[in-house]
Amino acid sequence: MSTNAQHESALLASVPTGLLIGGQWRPAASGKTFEVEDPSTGKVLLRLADAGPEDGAAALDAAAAAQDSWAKVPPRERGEILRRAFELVTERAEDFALLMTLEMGKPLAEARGEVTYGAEFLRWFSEEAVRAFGRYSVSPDGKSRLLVTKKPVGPCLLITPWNFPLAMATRKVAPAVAAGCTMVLKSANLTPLTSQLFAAVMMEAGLPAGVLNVIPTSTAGATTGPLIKDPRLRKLSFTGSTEVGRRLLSDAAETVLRTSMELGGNAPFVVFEDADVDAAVAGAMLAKLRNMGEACTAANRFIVQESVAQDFAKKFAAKMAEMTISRGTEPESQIGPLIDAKSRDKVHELVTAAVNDGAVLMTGGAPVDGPGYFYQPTLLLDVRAGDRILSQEIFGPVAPIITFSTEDEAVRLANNTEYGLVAYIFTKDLNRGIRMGERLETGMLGLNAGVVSNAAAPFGGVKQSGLGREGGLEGIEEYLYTQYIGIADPYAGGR
Ligand SMILES: NC(=O)c1ccc[n+]([C@@H]2O[C@H](COP(=O)([O-])OP(=O)(O)OC[C@H]3O[C@@H](n4cnc5c(N)ncnc54)[C@H](O)[C@@H]3O)[C@@H](O)[C@H]2O)c1
Ligand SMILES: O=CCCC(=O)O
Repeated sequence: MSTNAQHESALLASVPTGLLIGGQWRPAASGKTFEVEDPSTGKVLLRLADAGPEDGAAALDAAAAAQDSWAKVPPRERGEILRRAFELVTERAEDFALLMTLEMGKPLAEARGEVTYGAEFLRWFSEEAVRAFGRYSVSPDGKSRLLVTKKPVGPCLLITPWNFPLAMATRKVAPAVAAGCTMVLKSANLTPLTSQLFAAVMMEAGLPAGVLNVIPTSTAGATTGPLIKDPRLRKLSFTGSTEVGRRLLSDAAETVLRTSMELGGNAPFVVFEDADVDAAVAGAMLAKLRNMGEACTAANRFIVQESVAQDFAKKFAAKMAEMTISRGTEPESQIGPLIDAKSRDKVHELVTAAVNDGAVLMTGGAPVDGPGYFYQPTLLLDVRAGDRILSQEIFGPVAPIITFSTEDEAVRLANNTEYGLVAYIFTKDLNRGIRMGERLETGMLGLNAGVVSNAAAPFGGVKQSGLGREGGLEGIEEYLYTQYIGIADPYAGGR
């Protein structure tokens, strides 16, 4: 067996396969398990306990039971647990990276980048734990005092997607821990292994039993539906598709449950004729091909000024064609597989429909033969306005280009979507960049930058891309509520 194969099997053997409930790893009440596949080979990596409604209820019982004592733990202690977790994840960076590559497919180099990014939420919120400040003031009429404090919202249900298995979990768990909330984490059934290892690390870092409960499941709706209706649950934080988010928001309305929603995107990437075209191509490679295009932030529509469209497209296509496609564990890999056959087939269908409608295929355009769900990096020029590929998340390494002539037209095209997560603008004119920021309906904007994600920044969208923010100073607020105490005039008896 090669060293790599030995590392893979030792790592998989170290991943807890049970549900984490009340500090104990245990099998599902039904005894059922489900398979986790390697998308590069289609082979089964591990079988995990498959939580059902009974396990969901037990996880919420444990979270509710731990809430009061956890909220009393001093903020500094909560911060120190997060800091230890940051150090443990960093020490085990290679394990986390390999595990993500195995279960999700991304190249190891990218998985290492995700470990750094994901761990940073632990460090950032270890520092924020001690800064949940309130305020004290004199009322305008001078007759009372206003004491405003921040309190943990209480037990939270955290639901994460498959595409960033570590960062999407740490971006929720870390602020919840910092704020003093207990949690039930439902990881994505396609990539639950990283959350299992992360939960083990959180326990090793000293998180008390019951604070974090983890319930991987193949039956998401049936297992978490009853929790959303349970009055003991005080918060739902969801990252995933707009379609599922909408459904969960409607379920949450029943108990007026507080929600954070990090949903889908349809990011415009706008290149003006005054941009440095080489820098725009480098930005486009990041914005499009990071995570094989399987990112909510992925540039989904390239909106390029007519005079530079040919130059941009040729250079972009040449860079795409140079990408090495292979299993993410291979050192040279730059493009791994898509998550499953259904996703790959959807991507190919969108490409085929655009080409049939007259788009020019500059490079790629087909799945890769052999095992796994690989798809070639693909560039489409002259895509027709109104084409389906421009209105839905592609979630694959495919870049459609449309052109514009004026700034007003670029704004109109960029805003022509129900989504509003992020936009990318390439221009050398700073005033134009600022104007575009003011005119675009997105929660985030990359100005001459192909990636905006940063633990210290508020991540989130507007329109149907979601509600709330993760990371930054705002992230912890999602797990706190404001309480105001009105205090009678302390001089009522006379000064
Ligand atoms: N805005 C962001 O920060 C962000 C980040 C990552 C991914 N995403 C979005 O996530 C999507 C890709 O992820 P996905 O395919 O895992 O999304 P998804 O909506 O299919 O699933 C997300 C999570 O919800 C669970 N789920 C599905 N149906 C459910 C139900 N009825 N009740 C409870 N849970 C349910 C899934 O098991 C998974 O854990 C894309 O749309 C992407 O843009 C958004
Ligand atoms: O998929 C969306 C999340 C990507 C990120 O946080 O950078």
